[in-house]
Amino acid sequence: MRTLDDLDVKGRRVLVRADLNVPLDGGAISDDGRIRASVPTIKTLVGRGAKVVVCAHLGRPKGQVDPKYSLGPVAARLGELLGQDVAFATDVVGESAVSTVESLQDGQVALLENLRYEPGEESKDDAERGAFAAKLAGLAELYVGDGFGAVHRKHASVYDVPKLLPHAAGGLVEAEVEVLRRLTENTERPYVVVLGGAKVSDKLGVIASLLTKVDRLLIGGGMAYTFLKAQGHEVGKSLLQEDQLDQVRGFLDEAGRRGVELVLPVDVLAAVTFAADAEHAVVEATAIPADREGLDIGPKTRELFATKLADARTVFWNGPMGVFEFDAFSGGTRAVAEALIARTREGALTVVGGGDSAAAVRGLKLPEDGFSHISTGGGASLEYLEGKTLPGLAALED
Ligand SMILES: Nc1ncnc2c1ncn2[C@@H]1O[C@H](COP(=O)(O)OP(=O)(O)O)[C@@H](O)[C@H]1O
Ligand SMILES: O=C(OP(=O)(O)O)[C@H](O)COP(=O)(O)O
Repeated sequence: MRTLDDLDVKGRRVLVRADLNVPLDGGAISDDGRIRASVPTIKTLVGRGAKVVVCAHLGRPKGQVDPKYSLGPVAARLGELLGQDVAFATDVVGESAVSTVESLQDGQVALLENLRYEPGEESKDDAERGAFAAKLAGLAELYVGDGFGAVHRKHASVYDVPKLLPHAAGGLVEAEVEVLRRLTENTERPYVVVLGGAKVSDKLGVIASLLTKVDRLLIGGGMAYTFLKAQGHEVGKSLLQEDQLDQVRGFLDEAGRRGVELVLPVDVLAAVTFAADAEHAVVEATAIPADREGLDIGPKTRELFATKLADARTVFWNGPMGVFEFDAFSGGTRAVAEALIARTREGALTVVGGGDSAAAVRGLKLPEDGFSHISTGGGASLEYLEGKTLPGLAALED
């Protein structure tokens, strides 16, 4: 991959695809880790006299303008972190974007509105995506791919624009790929992957391939309930991917055949509703009451997972073990994080990936240097570990 050093950026408009998909709490940014991670590349370009046009997505507004997902607050925070104004375009490729970009002087920075307000960004139709990509590319002369958390998405800003402009990988993408490569080459064993979170349908797909690579797979968070249901247990109102039960039964069989330990929760915190102050109780994972939902792994599971991590030499963790944003349901995530921190101290390679997983580590005030690496990408890291060709990396290599 070409890097920033291969581009002559002085005086030129450079479109930087960043991942600024930060968690919001009532409209306020609750963790700015991804914005911070994007700063070094932008600063480098500013220092070299480029006109920097940053583009990014926030949430999943599905091709519709939805003020809840405006990047406005992110522009303000990016400006604070850069120590300079960030001009904010109130559309993606419309009049505001064009005039904002045209008025940039060398060393100035602009941020475009949420890419996912435009249906072309995520379209499966090559022509529709291509047409949007052409408009986006028209705003700049060069392209830098630095949104590691989105490189697994075949989206216009990630995959199509670099085909239209001279391009390079930014420093964040370079650094992330370097660490993940260490996880795939000469992996020290036992190799344990811990999966949780809420993007269940997205991430179930990686399991088939992980089963060929890992010694143990620990499943918690919202991911666990589809497995428990596939084993025939009642999961009440817990997060469930009904249409993937057969696939999950296949994983359970495959793990057995391969001798991979697939470890599921044995107890959970079952709440009457999805709320910070919800009444809840510890119940066996095989007996979740029909009117309750599992919002965290229980105390016996925390111990079990710690035991299964105790001899690991390589660990990758994506996805919180529970709804860590609510104090009452953050204990499982804390326990797994602490088990990884203990392994790091013993010299194991420990990587945490994902916007929310990284935010959880910081939000729970756990030491960031307790892990070998905290990646900005969850789904992206997992697909990299699968050995898949990631669209956003392939496009940068071409
Ligand atoms: N049991 C659960 N039920 C509902 N949501 C959950 C559960 N466990 C974890 N979550 C949610 O998962 C979200 C993070 O999932 P995900 O986006 O897949 O992780 P990451 O961003 O780290 O890749 C968090 O907002 C958390 O509240
Ligand atoms: O948050 C992200 O991924 P992650 O939750 O897997 O870390 C990225 O910004 C990608 O977002 P998407 O999963 O809506 O495409």
